[in-house]
Amino acid sequence: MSRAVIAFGANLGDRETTVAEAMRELAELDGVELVAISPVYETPALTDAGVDRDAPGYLNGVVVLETTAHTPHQLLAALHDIEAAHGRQRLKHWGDRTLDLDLIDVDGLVIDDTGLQLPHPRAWQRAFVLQPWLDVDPDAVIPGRGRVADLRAQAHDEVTRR
Ligand SMILES: Nc1ncnc2c1ncn2[C@@H]1O[C@H](COP(=O)(O)OP(=O)(O)OP(=O)(O)O)[C@@H](O)[C@H]1O
Ligand SMILES: Nc1nc2c(c(=O)[nH]1)N=C(CO)CN2
Repeated sequence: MSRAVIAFGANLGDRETTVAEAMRELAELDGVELVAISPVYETPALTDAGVDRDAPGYLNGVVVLETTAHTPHQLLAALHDIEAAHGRQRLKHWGDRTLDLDLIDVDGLVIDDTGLQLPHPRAWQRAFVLQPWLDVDPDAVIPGRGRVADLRAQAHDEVTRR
């Protein structure tokens, strides 16, 4: 069995409904059980040019799941399928999106493939990932980076609990 931390983000469309449906679709995957869903945070869009307060804001959070049926690569493929089912388009780097599901951590594994890097290479500096992760797992650690609690204290992007 593997335990995975997945971050969700949505800033287009009916964000609440999209996130709720995505949680249900994750729970319905074969061999998957949801262990925890974090509180949801409202966050300003971070773009290539920095924080963009004119762009629609994001809902962000994390979900922890256990799977008896997926390798990390299979899990990422399942996340991409769910994103696609919610109309996710990849038009612009760090552009607006209906749904983003990132694989943040799987059992503390370190993987560096072209299609999959674990831990997620930017999670350690994103309060919009670290804060909800901390909420559901105060003892979490990112391999090579340290304790999520310490990383959260150093991350300065804005997160507002809903
Ligand atoms: N741990 C991971 N989680 C999600 N995608 C990953 C991961 N490692 C590598 N990738 C790859 O990154 C590519 C880009 O993913 P995506 O479009 O979701 O990026 P993004 O969400 O816009 O930006 P960021 O990666 O900074 O969160 C995907 O094709 C995916 O294969
Ligand atoms: N606030 C916020 N900004 C982002 C987010 C996100 O989830 N929340 N995701 C991005 C690429 O993954 C780029 N910018």
